Amino acid sequence: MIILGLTGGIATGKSTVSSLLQTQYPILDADAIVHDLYKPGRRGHKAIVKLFGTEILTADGEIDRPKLGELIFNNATLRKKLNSCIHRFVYEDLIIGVLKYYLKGTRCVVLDIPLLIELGWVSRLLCSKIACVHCEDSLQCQRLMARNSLTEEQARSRINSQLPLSVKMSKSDYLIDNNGSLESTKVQVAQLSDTLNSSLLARFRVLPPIPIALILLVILLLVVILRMIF
Ligand SMILES: CC(C)(COP(=O)(O)OP(=O)(O)OC[C@H]1O[C@@H](n2cnc3c(N)ncnc32)[C@H](O)[C@@H]1O)[C@@H](O)C(=O)NCCC(=O)NCCS
Ligand SMILES: Nc1ncnc2c1ncn2[C@@H]1O[C@H](COP(=O)(O)OP(=O)(O)OP(=O)(O)O)[C@@H](O)[C@H]1O
Repeated sequence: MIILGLTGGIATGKSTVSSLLQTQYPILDADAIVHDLYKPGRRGHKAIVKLFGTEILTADGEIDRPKLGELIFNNATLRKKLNSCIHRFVYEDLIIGVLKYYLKGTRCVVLDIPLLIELGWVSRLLCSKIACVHCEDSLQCQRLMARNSLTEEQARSRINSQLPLSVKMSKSDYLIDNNGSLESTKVQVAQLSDTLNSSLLARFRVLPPIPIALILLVILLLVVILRMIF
């Protein structure tokens, strides 16, 4: 099974690319997992209320994500606290998701994880290949401001809360340039799919059951290691 990690900077176009890849491969989206964990009654919701108090809830009892965003993107200490309590849930759900697809016989799955490179060497344990979606800094800022109705200052503090995009790009196997039109991004995504599909064909020819058993063992070890880290 190929596990493609899809990453990039905030608002560089990961969701745009994952919606194109979705026609061919299942996607596990870390942001969607977080939103799901924040539903009332779920462990993410409980953890956030414990950390930030009931003031972080809307009148309906939902986590107020814009309010939480304002807090954590402007305060590195709070962000660290939030990350250390939510990320382990996210990675547990991601690993369970991958295992489910593996057992179903899926041959390639995409993990859309904004903070993948921030995981350091763990990113290489989790993913066979990493693709980074990038665009120019000024375009990233403009797109973020437009999409989230933010001022330039607010957008900048969100961009600066992540590793520099140049670092994410240098640690990735494939780069998707999203500076141009959607059409030009589509062409690059199609090329990436071709590369993945031919690599899948090659693997299928050489992957007898023993390596498959070894891969399962590595995934199990990964779960244990992640539990020890987070
Ligand atoms: C801050 C929150 C409330 C903002 O929610 P909102 O719905 O407005 O945005 P969304 O969840 O879609 O995230 C948008 C983007 O913000 C960036 N981002 C989110 N959390 C973080 C973080 N802790 N550090 C740096 N960047 C982040 C990512 O690029 C992400 O794609 C939410 O993202 C959150 O709870 N984040 C903490 C968990 C986390 O790290 N998620 C990232 C995936 S693991
Ligand atoms: N090639 C493009 N041309 C014009 N606009 C684009 C292009 N790609 C993405 N956008 C727009 O830029 C914004 C950010 O894109 P997208 O939501 O895909 O980024 P993201 O990396 O998934 O963001 P986040 O990190 O917040 O999850 C969106 O409003 C999207 O419509």
